Amino acid sequence: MSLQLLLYPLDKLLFYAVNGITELVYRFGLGGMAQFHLPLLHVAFFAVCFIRPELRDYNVRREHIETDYRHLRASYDYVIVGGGISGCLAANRLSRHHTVLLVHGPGALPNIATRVPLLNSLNQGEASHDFEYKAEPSSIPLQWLSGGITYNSGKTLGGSSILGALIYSLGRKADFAEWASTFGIQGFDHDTLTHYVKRHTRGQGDTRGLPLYGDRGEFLVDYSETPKYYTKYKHAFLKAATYVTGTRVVRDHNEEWLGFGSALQLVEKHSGYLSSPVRALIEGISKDQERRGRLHIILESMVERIGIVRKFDGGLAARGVIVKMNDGQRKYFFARKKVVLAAGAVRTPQILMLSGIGPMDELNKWQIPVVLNREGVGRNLHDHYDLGTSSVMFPRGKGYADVAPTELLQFFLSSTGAIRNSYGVNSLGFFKSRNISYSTCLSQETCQPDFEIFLHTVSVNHPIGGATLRAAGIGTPDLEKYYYRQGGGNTVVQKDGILMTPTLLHPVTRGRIKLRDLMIESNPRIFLDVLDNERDVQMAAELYLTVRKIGLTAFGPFGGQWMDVRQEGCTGPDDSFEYARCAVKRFLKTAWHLAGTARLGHPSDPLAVVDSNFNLIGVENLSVIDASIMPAPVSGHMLATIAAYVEKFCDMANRGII
Ligand SMILES: Cc1cc2nc3c(=O)[nH]c(=O)nc-3n(C[C@H](O)[C@H](O)[C@H](O)COP(=O)(O)OP(=O)(O)OC[C@H]3O[C@@H](n4cnc5c(N)ncnc54)[C@H](O)[C@@H]3O)c2cc1C
Repeated sequence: MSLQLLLYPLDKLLFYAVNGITELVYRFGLGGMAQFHLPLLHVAFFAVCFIRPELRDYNVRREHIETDYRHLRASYDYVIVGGGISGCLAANRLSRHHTVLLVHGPGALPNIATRVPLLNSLNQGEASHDFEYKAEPSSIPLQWLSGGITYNSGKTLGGSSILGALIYSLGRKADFAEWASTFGIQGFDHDTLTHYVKRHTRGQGDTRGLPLYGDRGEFLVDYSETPKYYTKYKHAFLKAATYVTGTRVVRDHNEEWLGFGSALQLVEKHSGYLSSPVRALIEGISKDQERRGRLHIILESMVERIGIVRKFDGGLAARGVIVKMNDGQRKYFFARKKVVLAAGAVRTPQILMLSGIGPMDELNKWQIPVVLNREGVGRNLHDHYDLGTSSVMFPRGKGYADVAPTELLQFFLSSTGAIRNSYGVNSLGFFKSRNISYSTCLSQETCQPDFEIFLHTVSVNHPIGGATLRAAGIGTPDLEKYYYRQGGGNTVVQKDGILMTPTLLHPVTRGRIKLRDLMIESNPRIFLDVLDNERDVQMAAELYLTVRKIGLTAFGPFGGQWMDVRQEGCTGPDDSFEYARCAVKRFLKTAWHLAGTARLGHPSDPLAVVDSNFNLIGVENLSVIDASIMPAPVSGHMLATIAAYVEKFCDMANRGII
């Protein structure tokens, strides 16, 4: 009998206890998830380090990161605004040859949960780590989400990468071909970006030698782990998914444009810790005194405005930034070469507009003196969408598909097991729509995958799965209504489940960021009317029916049942297109991939904001390098594409080309 089975009763007991406490925390508002669990984690890690010294630096130390204010200078070669993946990577690369100031926003430092893959989702919904943007009401009633969509977005150093699953997947050839042909962008082709991904990545174990990754970069890439008890489910999923979608099993979802296989994440093999931008790029150089002399970092402070001057020849140039320091003082820092905006897709347009660069209607509304009319600022907001939680549930105790507390013990002892998978993501795959009118080409040079599906090793009935959904705006009453208490009042903890996340990769809806007021601290307003067009609704319905079919084909033989309750007001049989078209509007949620609000484009394009050399069109010495420059969604995740083009930007800057 395996140890796992012997520990099963203990596991279940602990599972009920953890879940019960989590419920209490939420129901009675006893504080956020992370505040509650973090002290316990600290004690546990402190103890474990005696036997596993490689886990020792489980905490980010402020003194290793922040520059003593007395050493700050008045001017730097580059001033970087925002320390998400784009800002951290640029700070690391540019400080090799230049003096750099990284001004990082309001969030606290990353905490211990951001080290341990499965636990980093605990920071979602924490005010110290998450901006928690609330979308403006949609014209489509998304009834699943009690208060509209919540766009979780990282506030702390590391930005959204600190909240994210760190799945590393570059956009496809056809995505970048579209950027070139539709938007007139030069030098962002797949081969160029692959070349740059190799610079900052390193394969480990089985991922060594995969074509996308390098062998000396700071980001460590690894396959997600499949716990022993989960192997049968993974195999069943891969078999059913490839059968239903007409694809095949692949070894790397970056290498093949269609197909299903193990997920690739940024995680260190030896420690099991996430290889996050802060750890890999900032802490990685924190002990290098020479580098720290060139790279200065200010934490918990916000850039309020960019200082822009009119030159003698009439042109505009950025000269520096005004920073609201965390002690309330305002300081001006000069940038000798460039101000580099990396504040993310929501805040970068906010800073631009507050600095007088943006669409006339918005600047006039707030009586902001117009420095430059750029209509594209804040427009073209795009995202990927998940269809809520598509799950298969097993009768009580049968599947044992949840992560049990003894997994934490396994992680402590060997850094293996289900805890090593961020968001519990185990496998994933990309495939095309079968709807011929939406998807007519078959060559990867010219067409993109339409859909993605993940298989997770945690389900919604797990404290972590449930916490993620709550943070995304799905309230406890909704969870209870749709999942926890269906099937004769069974509560959540009485069933095991498997969660799949189906994602719509190319919704055509575009939204807009607008100012809420003139305060930099205020969350801007997000207008994104999801599913406001027939094409997206049809695609979402097809995706819903496909994931349902995959779930039942894969897990039906184990006794699994599709768990979504029938949506009120929808007609037609559960597996019909008629029903799916109606049901998808109830449980659509963000995949947290907001982008596009200061998009790349040809300077002659009135809605372009940034040119192919990352320069803000019409203002010298000002560049934008974060998610906001992506002109259209990619058929993959965000980090790899963002990091690839930031690497390109820094390469050009370090070689003096821009
Ligand atoms: C829950 C979640 C899961 C995700 N999972 C994945 C995944 O698995 N794989 C993947 O590839 N992508 C994932 N993403 C998306 C990805 O994390 C983001 O697209 C990416 O991190 C964006 O990086 P960025 O540098 O553009 O901006 P951000 O990460 O938004 O960073 C911007 C930073 O700038 C700071 N800032 C803002 N305003 C100011 C100011 N005025 N002054 C100074 N600083 C400021 C902010 O505090 C923030 O830290 C996920 C995102 C979320 C939220």
